Amino acid sequence: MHDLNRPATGPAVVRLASVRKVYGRPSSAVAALDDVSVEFGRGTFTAVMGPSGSGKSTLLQCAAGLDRATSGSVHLDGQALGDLNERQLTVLRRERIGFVFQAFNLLPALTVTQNVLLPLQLAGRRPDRDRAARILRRVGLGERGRHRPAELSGGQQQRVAIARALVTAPAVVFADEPTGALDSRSARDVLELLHESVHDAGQTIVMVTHDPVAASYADRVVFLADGRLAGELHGPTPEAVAERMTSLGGWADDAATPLTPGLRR
Ligand SMILES: Nc1ncnc2c1ncn2[C@@H]1O[C@H](COP(=O)(O)OP(=O)(O)OP(=O)(O)O)[C@@H](O)[C@H]1O
Repeated sequence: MHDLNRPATGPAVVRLASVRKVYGRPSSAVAALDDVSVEFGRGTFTAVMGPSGSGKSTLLQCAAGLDRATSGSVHLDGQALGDLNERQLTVLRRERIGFVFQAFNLLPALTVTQNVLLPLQLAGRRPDRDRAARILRRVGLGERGRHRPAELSGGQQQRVAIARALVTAPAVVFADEPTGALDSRSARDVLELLHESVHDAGQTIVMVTHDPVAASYADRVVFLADGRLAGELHGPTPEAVAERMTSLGGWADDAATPLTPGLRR
């Protein structure tokens, strides 16, 4: 599955330098991220893993401009996020970032096509129905454009969410546990789709996951522990990822099963 001739890092699309994120008052401060420096290269697929509470979501939030780093810098597609006000950050998120969430977050009253077109409309761009149809074909849902999300399976809804994330041709897609709510078969379809969008279409993807099998679809896995970087793996196998997570104490207080039964590469 992995093309070993491909470099695992292209020029950086997202760059965090010495990022620290502290929550709470000084008396009860928690450093969710502590001096994290990491880059995500163009056209690469990176998984972010770590024990519960290690800072994965915080990393994603800071990288996507949903939250501000306490110190350090974040660059996305050449733009320093610290230089932007809230309105400018909103525009950057709409135009340069795609999001995929565990719970799909589709609008139930809209058709599949309308959901996919929504980011273009929010960005004030022409709702290009041909483009939506092309992307829906790419995710294997060319015949479902007129359906409502509730008429689709979970895996199909997540593929609509991926089509919606890709429609603006964003610089990067951030995916937070995109297979967390799916059965193993649907999870595999979604992971193959994410992998294809990187390796066939040059998309950049950063995905938080608890699942070593899901992480093994990425080119590279970045590990966090206690808000700090705790190493990385290139060309990861599920076994190597699971072993690294075990050494980080990753399963100690975690309800997630180390290897999703039935989800195999
Ligand atoms: N809004 C917040 N206010 C206070 N503390 C927070 C906030 N968000 C996160 N934290 C704390 O920061 C640390 C990192 O949290 P984060 O959600 O980033 O971890 P995570 O690795 O994504 O965890 P999980 O795998 O359980 O989702 C935790 O100690 C958490 O309690």
